[in-house]
Amino acid sequence: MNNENHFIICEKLGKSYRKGTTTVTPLEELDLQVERGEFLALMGPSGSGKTTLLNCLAGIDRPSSGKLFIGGEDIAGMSRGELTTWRGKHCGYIFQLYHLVPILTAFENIELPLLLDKGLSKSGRRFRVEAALDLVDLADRATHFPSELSGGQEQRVAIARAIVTDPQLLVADEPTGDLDSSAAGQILDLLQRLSREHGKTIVMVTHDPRAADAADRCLHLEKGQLLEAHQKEKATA
Ligand SMILES: Nc1ncnc2c1ncn2[C@@H]1O[C@H](COP(=O)(O)OP(=O)(O)OP(=O)(O)O)[C@@H](O)[C@H]1O
Repeated sequence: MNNENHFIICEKLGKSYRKGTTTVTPLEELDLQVERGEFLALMGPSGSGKTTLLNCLAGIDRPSSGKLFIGGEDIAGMSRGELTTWRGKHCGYIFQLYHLVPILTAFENIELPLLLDKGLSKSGRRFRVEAALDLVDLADRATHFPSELSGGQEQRVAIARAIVTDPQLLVADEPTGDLDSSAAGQILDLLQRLSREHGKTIVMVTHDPRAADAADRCLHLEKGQLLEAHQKEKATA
């Protein structure tokens, strides 16, 4: 597992769930390699295992079989506690419906993941939150509550919250699914920038062909199998 370019390596990755007396296996012997800094889109019919794969990559779910290495670390071999620590440092999760805390301001929402780092001072947190707000172009909305923001602005706050700990990996589950075309375009531009200019590796689930087109590569997941849909020449910053 020493290929520097392959930030994510899945080998025969499997995930099964018990449902009463039956077993559901959304991922079976899945092989996938993602380069460091690559922006990858995942498409596929409902129930094909896209979110299951995303949750394995994010360390939320533990694979049932196979190997999973991210940034050289053996994710499949970690305990739940080790996964939680790993996720806090190395992975940011972006949801379709933002999942912001309604009673906190944009600044306070973005600051939340930093509160877990007891070694970080208040001024250190402020510096990082302000940098994240600048990056998503919302410095003038720091004191606004989610109800005072548009959907696109809420998603940009959620992206700032995902990147404030400076993780290498971002996973996004239909990040433009609830947005109009113009706001969706801004989110896709931002994700492209995070990959091309900041070197983030991004894995995004989407049903939207335009969103998939913004990525460097698109894969289709069908019954646990990955099929390559398109690959673009990677643009440099
Ligand atoms: N925690 C769980 N317990 C039991 N079954 C689960 C669990 N999570 C997912 N599944 C099952 O695994 C299969 C894949 O689900 P998953 O959410 O990964 O699909 P998806 O491709 O993301 O679908 P959608 O596009 O509808 O979100 C489904 O049959 C689902 O019911």
